[in-house]
Amino acid sequence: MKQVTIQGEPGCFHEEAARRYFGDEPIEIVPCRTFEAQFERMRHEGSLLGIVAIENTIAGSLLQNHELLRRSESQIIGECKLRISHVLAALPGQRLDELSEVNSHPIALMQCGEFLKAHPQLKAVERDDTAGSAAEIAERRLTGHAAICGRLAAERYGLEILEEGIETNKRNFTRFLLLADRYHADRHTGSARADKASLVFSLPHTQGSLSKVLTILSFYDINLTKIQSMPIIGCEWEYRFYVDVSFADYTRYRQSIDAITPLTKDFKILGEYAAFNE
Ligand SMILES: O=C(O)C(=O)C[C@]1(C(=O)O)C=C[C@@H](O)C=C1
Repeated sequence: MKQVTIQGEPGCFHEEAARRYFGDEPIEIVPCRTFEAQFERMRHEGSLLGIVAIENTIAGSLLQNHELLRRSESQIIGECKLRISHVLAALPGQRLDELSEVNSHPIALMQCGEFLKAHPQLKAVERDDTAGSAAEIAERRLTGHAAICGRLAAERYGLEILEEGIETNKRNFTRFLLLADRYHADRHTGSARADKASLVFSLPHTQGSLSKVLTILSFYDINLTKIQSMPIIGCEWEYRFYVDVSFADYTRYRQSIDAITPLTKDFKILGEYAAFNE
């Protein structure tokens, strides 16, 4: 059975994403406390897979995960997009006006910014993950606390749902990446046809250096689906570009890679995989 590492406790959105990705195929979930711990675990055990959130439609990119991925030996072998809906859950019998603190993953708190603004009596306190917040309230019988988590997590840990759908915008989706060790990746990709890729590179500080790369991609009919820049630590005002592309013709995509590589520095393909279309 495939073993899939996640950041968070059972019942968190990473578990939901892993189960959605694998559908009917049974998998074993391996919970890790932090994203760093997850990458470390994958580094030591080459056969482990990982599901990692990379961007959210309200909170934006999970910047640290771009860097963790770039520095790792992991390769992206798939992606999955999940509609994220949050509930406010507390110990059974607690009323909303009895609560003073709300616990959750920082990204989940960001997704519920409007709800938190409308309830200033609730102090938002960051925890490792959504399900872990629910578990802690249940195990330690924490009155006055609520968790922001998914319905599944609230039910799993026996909490009562006080409010539903508290995300700021109903179009709240998180995109997750499926990762495998570079040297074990082939074993997992099967016959899935790659029509998407994630790249990372830096550019010289010369006029039009990014524009040249983008023009070449356009020439080869490569569709840019995301671009994220990140400062290069220790090199003031220099940036790394994380670029996702989709394409219909794999050969033309490879030609575009050959054409842009000499214009960039530290070029790395983080993965070639099948786009998630639902
Ligand atoms: O805490 C969880 O349930 C998670 O899986 C973490 C996480 C994240 O890292 O973005 C996953 C998806 C949601 O966007 C909110 C939180």
